[in-house]
Amino acid sequence: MQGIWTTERIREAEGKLFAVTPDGELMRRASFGLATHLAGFLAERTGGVAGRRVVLLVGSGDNGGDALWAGAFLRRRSVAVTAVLLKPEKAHARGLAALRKAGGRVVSVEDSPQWIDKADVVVDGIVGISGKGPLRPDAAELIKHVRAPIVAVDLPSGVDPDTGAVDGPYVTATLTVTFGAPKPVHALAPQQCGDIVLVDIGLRPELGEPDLHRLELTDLADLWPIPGAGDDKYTQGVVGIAAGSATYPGAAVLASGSAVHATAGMVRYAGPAADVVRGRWPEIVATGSITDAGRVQAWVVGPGIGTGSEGREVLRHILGQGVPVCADADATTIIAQHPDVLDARDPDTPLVLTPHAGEYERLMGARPGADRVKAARDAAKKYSAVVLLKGHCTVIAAPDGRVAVNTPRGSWLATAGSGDVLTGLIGSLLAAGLDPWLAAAAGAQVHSLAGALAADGVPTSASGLVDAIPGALKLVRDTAGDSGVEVIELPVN
Ligand SMILES: NC(=O)C1=CN([C@@H]2O[C@H](COP(=O)(O)OP(=O)(O)OC[C@H]3O[C@@H](n4cnc5c(N)ncnc54)[C@H](O)[C@@H]3O)[C@@H](O)[C@H]2O)[C@@H](O)CC1
Ligand SMILES: [K+]
Repeated sequence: MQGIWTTERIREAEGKLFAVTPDGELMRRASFGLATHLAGFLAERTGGVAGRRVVLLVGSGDNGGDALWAGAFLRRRSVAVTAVLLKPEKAHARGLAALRKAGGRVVSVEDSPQWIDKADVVVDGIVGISGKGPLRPDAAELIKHVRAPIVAVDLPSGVDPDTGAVDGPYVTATLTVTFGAPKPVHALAPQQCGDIVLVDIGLRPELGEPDLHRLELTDLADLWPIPGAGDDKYTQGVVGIAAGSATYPGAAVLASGSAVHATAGMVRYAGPAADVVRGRWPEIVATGSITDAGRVQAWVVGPGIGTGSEGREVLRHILGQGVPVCADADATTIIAQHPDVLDARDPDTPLVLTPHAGEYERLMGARPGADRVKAARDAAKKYSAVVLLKGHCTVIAAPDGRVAVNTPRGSWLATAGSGDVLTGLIGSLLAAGLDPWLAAAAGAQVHSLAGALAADGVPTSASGLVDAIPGALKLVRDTAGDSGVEVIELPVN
């Protein structure tokens, strides 16, 4: 798992490291790494380094200092470096002196357009982890006219370092070079960060436990249930699906199909779409009524069941079964409108809620707001449930405070029925006995992998997502190196 640390924790760790490192050493490490990546970026983009033109946008803090020092390093490779000082009186003094000594040019904001126009790369050293709020008007005006690709120092300025939220003008980078450890912005604002590289400045030993997590493909490979020699269809976990209606059987077909593809365990369906589900997925044991569904190890409930009294009774029945439940869509709305349905639940039995922003508002009485991590944590606490807050980046919080972030590859999952597929994946993992937080995080990640595979650069549908699940799982297992199949390149956009 990849760890992510808030800026407060980064600062604490930097403080400890400062105390035992020679003055200026951390910035030297950071800026040397930055210069190395800038040279690589120039070479990749323009076919060379010497003679290329780099413009540094320099703010008032150490982020600007990193940019100035990197500029001085690039001068050694004969790059033409021009620094634009947004606050000349506050620019990092030693970095500025180093750049001047190395032959860098320093210009005012007024004189900068002619240099910015001719730049091969623009470096955003406006603000780093102390940044608050959007770009100020002077910086916003400059950024508006940049045509060259932007490399952000530590993070794209104007984007909140801890929430990834934007509230006004911001930088959209092609590459972000960050230092020491990933920060929340890198997981939560992928569109503004572009590609991300991490420069090691020796911070990791001082950091302690991460605040947020991101599952890597190797984690998925480790935790995804794969049948062993002693397994049969029951021991791998039977998942029950209560979804869809006679008039709208789509949700039932999608959630059930997703569960069929997710693990080799058995899938049961209970509800008014039994005939349609059986017709589409003959391997599913389908029945019309929840009361004769048979034994399952976990339930998926909600998509398309309606929010009336019938749906309510189905949800109440399922919550009372003493097995893990993934409650989605209409089930979320029912819980929000009739919280008493939760009385049927043994609080120790895992529950996963998967709201989008509108459902979240129903559950919590307010929109998630800019701090989506906090929003998910608050809901997880209130409902003693794992809460998977949908959005471009999905945030998964457990009641004990653990949070995972799933950073998507493109926006392909914004398609009708996509949520039904996700809930089927999570339900199967719950039935296999996974920790509910891991089940939700792993489900979300395979869901987005399937989205990228299914889309392959063009729009996809929820049915396409279901069909892509085996390919996504194959990719995951190939990463662990145990299936002997060549790893394929994943399309990003
Ligand atoms: N502390 C360390 O050990 C290291 C810090 N490094 C760099 O230092 C950065 C942090 O530097 P600082 O804490 O000096 O602060 P920043 O450079 O992030 O910000 C400087 C100042 O800008 C002002 N500001 C805040 N929001 C603004 C906005 N939207 N527009 C304009 N000005 C704004 C604030 O007064 C803030 O203190 C990191 O992001 C990283 O780039 C690296 O050199 C690695 C080592
Ligand atoms: K920056």
